[in-house]
Amino acid sequence: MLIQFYNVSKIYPNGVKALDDVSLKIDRGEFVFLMGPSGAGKSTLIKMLFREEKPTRGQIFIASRSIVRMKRKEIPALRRSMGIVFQDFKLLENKTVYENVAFAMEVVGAKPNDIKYRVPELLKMVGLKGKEKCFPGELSGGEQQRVGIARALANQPMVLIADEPTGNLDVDTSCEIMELLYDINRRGTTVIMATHARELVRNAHKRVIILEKGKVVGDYPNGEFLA
Ligand SMILES: Nc1ncnc2c1ncn2[C@@H]1O[C@H](COP(=O)(O)OP(=O)(O)OP(=O)(O)O)[C@@H](O)[C@H]1O
Repeated sequence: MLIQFYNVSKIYPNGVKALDDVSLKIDRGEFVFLMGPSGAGKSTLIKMLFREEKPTRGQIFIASRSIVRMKRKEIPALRRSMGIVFQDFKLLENKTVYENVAFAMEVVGAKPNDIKYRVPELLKMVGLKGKEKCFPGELSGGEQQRVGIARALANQPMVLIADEPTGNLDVDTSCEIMELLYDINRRGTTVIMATHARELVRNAHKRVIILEKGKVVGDYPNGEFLA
């Protein structure tokens, strides 16, 4: 089991209970949608995964290691094992496509030769061959998100976490990005994606976990949700 939540609650310092007794398990290789109304706790759950927030109560294990008890100096390694894709891409505007992806490897101390080999391979996989020298401002939204995905995969994470990755994209472009995420999942990476896009989820036939007011109110296996 890759990810295990046991009775996880999160109360923010202002008293808001963002997660309320959440228990769930996600296996290696799964593709999981996280759905629920605004404020349901999706982003909070995601932040727990890479220890940006700590639970108030409960336990979280990732690859059998407690991330609640994890020491501060172990957090960078945890974060390196996860790739994160954002709704607003969060690319470095003054760096080219190539440099954006290479930078993710440089900051974790990858060898120059590994970077030279891996970056073109990643850009090819996400369909950006030929765009290496472009700056983010010269790309469409969909292309920018492809750079974001390539960057997230740069250090070969166990899990790819995507918080509303299609939130800024039109329907056709969203579908293309979904195909890319399915492809990445087929190659073995676990994918967790928070979304409001019911149409995408309906067509996906993947597991769907529904949060409402901080609680898991539904957990549907492949394709059952909205079927
Ligand atoms: N840092 C914080 N401090 C205090 N309250 C917070 C904090 N972050 C989130 N909250 C509150 O916790 C609840 C859950 O928020 P969260 O962002 O996890 O929801 P969400 O499901 O991701 O919503 P959305 O779909 O709008 O992104 C909300 O009531 C929110 O206002």
